[in-house]
Amino acid sequence: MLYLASQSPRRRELLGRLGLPFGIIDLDVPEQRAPGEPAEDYVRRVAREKAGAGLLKVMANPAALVLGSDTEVVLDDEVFGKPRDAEDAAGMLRRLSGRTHQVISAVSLVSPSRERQTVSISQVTFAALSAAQIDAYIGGDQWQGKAGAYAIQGFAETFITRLDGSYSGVMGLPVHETAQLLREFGLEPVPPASRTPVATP
Ligand SMILES: Cc1cn([C@H]2C[C@H](O)[C@@H](COP(=O)(O)OP(=O)(O)OP(=O)(O)O)O2)c(=O)[nH]c1=O
Repeated sequence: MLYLASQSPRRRELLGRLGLPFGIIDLDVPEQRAPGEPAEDYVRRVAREKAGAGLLKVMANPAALVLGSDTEVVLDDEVFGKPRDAEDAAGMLRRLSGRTHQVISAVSLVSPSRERQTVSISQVTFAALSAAQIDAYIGGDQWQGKAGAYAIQGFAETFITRLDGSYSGVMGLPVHETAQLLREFGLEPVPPASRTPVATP
């Protein structure tokens, strides 16, 4: 049985695209970068910790397979997680304006006997943003709960001049890499035509 250890509705939607049934485990793993910890190591560690914490909750099932993931925005080796408030968010967007940053998404899959991980690193270039554009974006709510204070899947796509990498990875779960990881555990994604239709009353 596959479980997604995540509160993120984006991850739920992205994993759903693979056509495999899965359960949800709610958890809250602290995200704190250790001093001097390289950005990629940090993202990998948090993804592993989320999957591991999830597995602890469903350990009673020996067939449990738990997926945990973490996404961070990285600019000049600084990690931009989810903004604390609107001011923090505006500061992040000012820093990202006119520059290319990385979005690192790590995915961990753990069973009681195995653990594997994959990582997707995308390069995202932002156009120069005016103060008015930043203010207007922060006036809405699409930045909330998003690493780097933007969501590519919303209005912020208008800020992006170039993406080199995985769109779904930027959104929180790299779908291609996740499919490959699941195959390593014997789970084959199900194409739409082969899915069992859900009975409607
Ligand atoms: C950059 C970017 C991030 N995000 C989101 C993906 C992640 O949900 C979030 C980064 O925070 P995460 O800590 O990776 O995830 P989360 O706290 O939302 O969910 P959980 O730990 O329970 O799995 O930012 C977007 O939705 N769009 C984007 O363009």
